[in-house]
Amino acid sequence: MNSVFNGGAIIETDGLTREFRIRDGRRRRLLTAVDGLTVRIEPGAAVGYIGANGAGKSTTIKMLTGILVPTAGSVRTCGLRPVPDRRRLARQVGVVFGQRSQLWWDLPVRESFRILAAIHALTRAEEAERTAELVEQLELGGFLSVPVRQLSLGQRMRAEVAAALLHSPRLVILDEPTIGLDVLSKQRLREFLISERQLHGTTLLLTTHDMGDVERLCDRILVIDHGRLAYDGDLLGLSRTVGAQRVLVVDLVAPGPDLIGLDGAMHLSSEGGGLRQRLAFDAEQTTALKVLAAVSGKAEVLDLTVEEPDIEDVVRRIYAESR
Ligand SMILES: Nc1ncnc2c1ncn2[C@@H]1O[C@H](COP(=O)(O)OP(=O)(O)OP(=O)(O)O)[C@@H](O)[C@H]1O
Repeated sequence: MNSVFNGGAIIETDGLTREFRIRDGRRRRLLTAVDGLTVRIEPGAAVGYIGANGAGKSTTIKMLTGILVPTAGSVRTCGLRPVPDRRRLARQVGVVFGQRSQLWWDLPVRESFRILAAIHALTRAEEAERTAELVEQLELGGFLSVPVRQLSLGQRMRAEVAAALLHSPRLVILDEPTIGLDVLSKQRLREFLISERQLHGTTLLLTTHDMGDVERLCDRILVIDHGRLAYDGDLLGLSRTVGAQRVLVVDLVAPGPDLIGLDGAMHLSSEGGGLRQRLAFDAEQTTALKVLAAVSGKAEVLDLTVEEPDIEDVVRRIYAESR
């Protein structure tokens, strides 16, 4: 089903830049949304593209998919030039926007799939085989004949993903795919993406604010800050680079005073009159076990969990360091 793609990088950009002319009060000025981005992504990779609001993620995706023309630099997606080769590129790329639907609102899900199969010129056999595979893996069977507007968010997102992947694209770009989903729907979607990658060698590029998406799906992370690449590496390296804080949450046997002044930990908050307390610590400087030992010296601990660094926190720290 895939069109032949002759090796090489799936995404390759060199000094990719996009400026916008914007109005700043009465004056007009140039805003550089993406600033000299140079990256190479190999087939089969799973890459998280993260950054604060307005960092330049959507603008990059638009240039990768041929929706926006770069103002400088070069870009190749699946070996093609996104703008002039946009139609050929559409056969190789699937895009999922968490906030926007690509399905026909009033039509049953099955009909949307039929239209998309026709657009991508799948044969009857290809269409039937791929639809069956996606229906099974994404558990769509229960609502194939339901109009899209009647679906729950979790059902709709699964249908969106199936629609974007119906033509077995080599590259799937997902923009906030799990936003607003409940835990179970998130898990199902992630499991599907993992298996799709394993089975078909699909390359994934996703933007997300959800640390769980990054942890479970991505083996490489690109951080963009004010249009510039601020980090390129794995999650462990990212946490190390920024020395992100982790949080130990302790449930005490009895309510108690705030646990302040502990070695290597900072009291963040208390609930239930001090029954549950949250303590931040720097994983570079100490360990959860040491913090726990310090807590045990002051109060009896019933239960505990360690919260991983919040992705926003990680990104904020990167920004602080890059200034
Ligand atoms: N068409 C446009 N005209 C003018 N400025 C734009 C345009 N599109 C984007 N921008 C600006 O470019 C910058 C980058 O925006 P972009 O949407 O790429 O960020 P983002 O990282 O995707 O943010 P978010 O997470 O909020 O979607 C922002 O300052 C934005 O206001």
